[in-house]
Formats: sequence, C-alpha cells, structure tokens
Amino acid sequence: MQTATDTLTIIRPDDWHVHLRDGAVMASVVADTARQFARAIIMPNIRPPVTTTELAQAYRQRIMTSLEQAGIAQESFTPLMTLYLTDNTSADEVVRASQSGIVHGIKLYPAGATTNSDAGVTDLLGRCTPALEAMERVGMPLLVHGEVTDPAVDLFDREAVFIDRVMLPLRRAFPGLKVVFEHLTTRDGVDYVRDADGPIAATITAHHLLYNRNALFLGGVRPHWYCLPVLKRETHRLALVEAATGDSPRFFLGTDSAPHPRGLKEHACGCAGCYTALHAMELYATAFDAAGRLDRLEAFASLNGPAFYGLPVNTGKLVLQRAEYSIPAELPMADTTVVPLAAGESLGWAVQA
Ligand SMILES: NC(=O)N[C@@H](CC(=O)O)C(=O)O
Ligand SMILES: [Zn+2]
Ligand SMILES: [Zn+2]
Repeated sequence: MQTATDTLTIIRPDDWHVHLRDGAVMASVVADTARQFARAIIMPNIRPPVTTTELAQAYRQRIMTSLEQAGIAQESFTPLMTLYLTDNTSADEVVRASQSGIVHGIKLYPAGATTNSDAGVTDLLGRCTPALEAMERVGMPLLVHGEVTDPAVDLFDREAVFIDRVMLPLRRAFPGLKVVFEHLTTRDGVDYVRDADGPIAATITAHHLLYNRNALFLGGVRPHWYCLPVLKRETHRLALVEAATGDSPRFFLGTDSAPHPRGLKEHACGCAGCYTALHAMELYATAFDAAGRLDRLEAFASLNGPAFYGLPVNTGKLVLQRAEYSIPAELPMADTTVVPLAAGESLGWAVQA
C-alpha cells in the first residue's frame, strides 16, 4: 500500500456482502459493484431464494450475462455465490454446494428478520442440525443476519439479544463451524466477535461506520437511511470504527448494498436497504480518513476477507484520490430509479477511473 497525502493505492478490494438482485436492474447494479470490487459474496435473498446449488449456478450465469450487457470483461469480476438456509436444507445439498466450487457460504435469515426472509429459518438448532454438521465438516461458512425476530425485543436490541439467544448456543454446538456475523452494528457485536474463540469474523458496512441513528431523523424521517439492522447510537458507531480500523483481522468490508426502487423506499411502509455499491470505496475511505486511519483501509478492504474465506488476495490495484466526489441525486436503472445513500451530498475521496 502507498499513502501519499492525496492518493491512496490499495490492493483491489472485495465486497463480502452485497445484494445484486435479479431481472432488469441487475445490469446496472452488477456494473457498479464490478467497477470497484474484484469479487463479491452475492446474497441469496432473491425471489425465489437461492436454496440449491443448481439455483446458484443459474443465478451466477445471469450475473455473468449482466456483466457482459454492461460491457465489463467477465474475467474482471468473480461472483462468490451463497445458498439460502431453510428448515429443509439437507446435508447432501451442503456437500453439493461445497463441491461445486462456486458456493462460498450459506446464509441464515431468521424467518421474518429482513427483506425477503419469509423462507428463512424458524428454529436453527431444532431444524438445521444436519446442514450445520455438514457445513462444519466441509468447512462451509455460515453467514448470519444476526437479529432476533421476537416482537417483544426492542428493535435496537435485536443484535445484542441474538448473541445470547442464538450465536452462543450455535457456536457451543458447532465449535468448528466458520461463522460470519454479517453487517455488525453494535458494540456488543464487536466485543463478541473480537474476543470469541474459534473461527468467527464480521462484515461492517460503510453506512454503519459513517452514521448513527440520528441520520434517520435529521430534519424529518429519511427513508434512504433505513436499513436492517437499523443504525444505532453513537457509542456503537464508535466501536465499529475502532474495530474496522484496528488490528484484529476478524473485521472486513461488506457493503450490504441493497437497492430498492425509489417508490418502495419513499413509502408509508418503506423497504429496508441502502444503495452504496456506486460509491462504496468513496464512503469507506471517507470513514477511515475521519478516524485518521487510512493506513488500515487495505487490510479491511482487501486482506482480511480473503484470509478468512481461504481465498487468494487479488492482484490488481485500486487508486483513491483526495478529491470532491458528488453523489448523484438518483440513478436511473432499467424501468426504475434508485436513490443512492447520501444522495446529493459530497465525499472527500474518489476512486480513480
Ligand atoms: N440490509 C437491508 O436493510 N436489506 C437487505 C437485506 C439484509 O441484508 O438484511 C435487502 O435485501 O434489502
Ligand atoms: Zn441482513
Ligand atoms: Zn444484506
């Protein structure tokens, strides 16, 4: 890595948590991600969900076609596919996924926890033991949306309660299982992931590094800042910044970029998800710069993820420049419009084309 005051050159980064969606918008969404990242872990919560290796293969093919439509060389971007864990995922399916060479994780959505999670798991240790045993045996990571869905639990406490009710019993039962705590949002989560025994890591989004929950209500309700897990108080944001910029290799980049049509965000019951694929590295660089830790960006964005997943580090480079970057007000995508996070604002770093 080279750091001058105004340029930062890092090994080409990867996005370890992204939603590329499906259908008409996919070409634009895939192009935004592929412009900045060499690889990405592709979330399986499309409709119908990617529950089998066969569906993952077909989805991967649609992503490759989208790349071509966007005029991006197929060699320049590798989608790392995932399966959607259900109550019925079999041990055989886990083995097939592992042998396919294209599936790199299986995703736990507690039923009802987030966007397109109705096919998710109702009782992890009760229903998914065969799949979890197979995953532990073949070294297939479990990627976790770590929030309980119990309506009695306060929305802002759902991650912390998940650690006690689900994460601890899960990891006691399967101590060798590789687990990624996705889109970590709390100090409780940071403390747990940093200090726990065994193979565990976490992704952190740019928006959880840059904003606390005040951003949701600044001057009025702002639906484009609404995602799940929801933004938390400042003390949690500070813990996430410390983790992302610190020495532990267990924390790495995952944008959780999750586009929704403008009309479904600006809605009486708006969808959860922030679109950040367009300007992901600009957002992360701004957050690391604000912490005075640009020197740690390469480890977080380009080294820690491949180390956990057992994949090689990328060979290309990405150059960031200290320059004003204006975030567009909106992005036309096929027959719809997506509003990027912090639309109309500007950032202090720009990716060199
Ligand atoms: N993060 C979000 O708020 N939304 C994601 C789902 C998810 O990652 O939980 C989506 O698919 O829209
Ligand atoms: Zn999630
Ligand atoms: Zn997500």
